[in-house]
Amino acid sequence: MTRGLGGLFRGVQSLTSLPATRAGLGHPSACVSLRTMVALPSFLSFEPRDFSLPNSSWSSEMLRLYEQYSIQCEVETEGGENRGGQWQRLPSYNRSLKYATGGNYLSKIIQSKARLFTRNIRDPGAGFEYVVFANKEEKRCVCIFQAGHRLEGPPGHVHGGATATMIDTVTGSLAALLSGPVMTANLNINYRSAIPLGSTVLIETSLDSEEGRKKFISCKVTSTDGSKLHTEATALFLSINISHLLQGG
Ligand SMILES: CCCCCCCC/C=C\CCCCCCCC(=O)SCCNC(=O)CCNC(=O)[C@H](O)C(C)(C)COP(=O)(O)OP(=O)(O)OC[C@H]1O[C@@H](n2cnc3c(N)ncnc32)[C@H](O)[C@@H]1OP(=O)(O)O
Repeated sequence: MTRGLGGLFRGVQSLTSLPATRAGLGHPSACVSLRTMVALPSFLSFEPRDFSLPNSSWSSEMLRLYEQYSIQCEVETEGGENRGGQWQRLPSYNRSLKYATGGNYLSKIIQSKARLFTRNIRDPGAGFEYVVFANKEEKRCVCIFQAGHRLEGPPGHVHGGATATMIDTVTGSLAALLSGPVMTANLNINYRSAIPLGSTVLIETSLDSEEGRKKFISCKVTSTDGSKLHTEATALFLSINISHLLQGG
């Protein structure tokens, strides 16, 4: 069992720390071909869909920012080494554990119908469109988020729970990237100005401090030019042994 859980842990970690590959980051022409690729029906594709890659629903602002961070990303060379910038794009799948390797416990999870909450709306652009870039050295992440029409709360604006979900996701991704499996223990949110539905915003998050198993992380949601503050948050994550989850949390 220990070996199985160890394999699962490594698999989960590899998902959170995959480097940006030579999938053409930083090359507009490659973005176009990727868009074509993700439009293929899933039964024709043997590759898991990486939801963090551009699709036809992305606004020009979303694509511009994606490009801006992509060119600062490390790339994998022919020899398999990572070279280049300090940033990495975090790939994102709708089943967190499906593509990890592991033992019996993992296969039970694979057989379930579980899907990652933020990636279970198939219609491009309808729900959570986002990509997270991480800077491990500076212990921070930036997420470019475009909120779709199925996330409405107040008329024409994003539901506060959807914003909380994204804050949890981005702060949680940073915590997991820095220390492996984590659970949110506390999330404290101040909503300052409503986010218009369909708009693109930046979710910036950074590590404030750490104490043993605890990671204190702060987060800010702003307009893409930084002039409007939409939301501020702080979060506490606790490192867990993955068996914590398998035993029912
Ligand atoms: C899991 C793997 C993830 C890896 C990444 C996968 C692939 C990535 C793919 C996609 C990325 C998307 C990322 C999404 C992220 C989403 C995350 C969530 O939404 S998680 C769901 C909501 N959270 C819960 O349901 C927690 C429920 N609570 C618990 O399970 C426990 O309470 C837990 C684990 C948080 C703590 O339990 P204890 O037994 O391990 O630890 P104790 O002894 O209670 O506390 C340890 C210390 O922490 C303090 N502490 C605990 N809770 C606190 C709190 N709420 N506020 C302040 N301090 C707290 C305590 O006072 C104690 O401090 P002293 O050591 O004495 O100094």
